[in-house]
Amino acid sequence: MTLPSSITIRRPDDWHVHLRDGPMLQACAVHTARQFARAVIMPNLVPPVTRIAEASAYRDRIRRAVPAGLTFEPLMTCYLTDSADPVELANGKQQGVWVAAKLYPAHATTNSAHGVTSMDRIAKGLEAMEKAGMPLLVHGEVTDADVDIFDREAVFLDKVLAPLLRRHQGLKVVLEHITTKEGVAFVEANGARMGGTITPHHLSYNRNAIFKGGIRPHLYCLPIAKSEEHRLALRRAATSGSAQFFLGTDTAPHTADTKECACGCAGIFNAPVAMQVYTQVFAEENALDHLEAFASLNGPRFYGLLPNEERITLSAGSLDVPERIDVPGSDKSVVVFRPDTPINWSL
Ligand SMILES: NC(=O)N[C@@H](CC(=O)O)C(=O)O
Ligand SMILES: [Zn+2]
Ligand SMILES: [Zn+2]
Repeated sequence: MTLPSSITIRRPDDWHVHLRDGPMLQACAVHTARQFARAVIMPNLVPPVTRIAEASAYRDRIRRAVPAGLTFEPLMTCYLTDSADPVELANGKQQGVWVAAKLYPAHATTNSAHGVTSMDRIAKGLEAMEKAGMPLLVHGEVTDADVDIFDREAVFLDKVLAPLLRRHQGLKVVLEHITTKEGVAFVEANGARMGGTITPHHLSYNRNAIFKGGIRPHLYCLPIAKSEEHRLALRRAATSGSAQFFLGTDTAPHTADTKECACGCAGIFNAPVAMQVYTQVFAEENALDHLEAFASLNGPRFYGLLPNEERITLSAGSLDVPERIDVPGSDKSVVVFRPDTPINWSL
């Protein structure tokens, strides 16, 4: 099949983004806003975003960090803790502040120390969300040190998520940043009440790349990349056209010094290259006709929003993105994700 030299789709949205705060927010917001019309903003700040007032103040800071001339709408999420307040959840949804709430199992990932220690503790909150039609977004890994790091997603589905879905039959759930064939199958088996987001990096490389020629901290994120059969399952799911899978970059900036060290942070900054990498994957899979569904239609449908009216065009051509971006007011920078295989698209 010959590839087109350009593709035009409705402007996409990113359903899983870490924009951070302060100087890092100033450095990063523009990169997401250039690519996406809306983004679901993760609440794992320090301290986490748990109150309506905090989320609406954070939303203002995000809006101010986006340069004039770019239209961008931050969609806010509530960080669930053991003391999650059902009234705060329902009110924030009703006031148009929260679009969803985020479940981090305690200590599963970056800034999850205040996360949930047992699903029983958030049952009342989940009931309120179910009533309000507010989706639950899940970092799907068990934290049990006895479970192998490569099995933590699959074990979470069996031990935690399946019982949670049985208990809250009307709750909509997104399994975020899926990394396994089990994750794909789980989303599919649960039908329209469930969605799954897939990142550009998990589509681009498998776990071997993390160790190719030496340990490569800029390919380290959680959930960690799995073996090739899992990557191929993710590529099939993303490009299938199924309405249950949609775009979520999990762009997660950390300064280079905090990744290139003895105990490096988990998280990959991919915002500047996101649509270029996704388009490359869809082109390689001969599925460019499904790119718009994945990037611009399935997400809004799941969240009950209209798709964007504007269009963007991706053109065949070499990737033109800096290798790193600077954090203002410091000598620090963030390394931009770049797959080992060529990206032949520009935005
Ligand atoms: N993905 C990551 O490796 N890190 C994210 C947290 C997360 O999404 O789990 C971060 O906030 O840095
Ligand atoms: Zn996560
Ligand atoms: Zn994330």
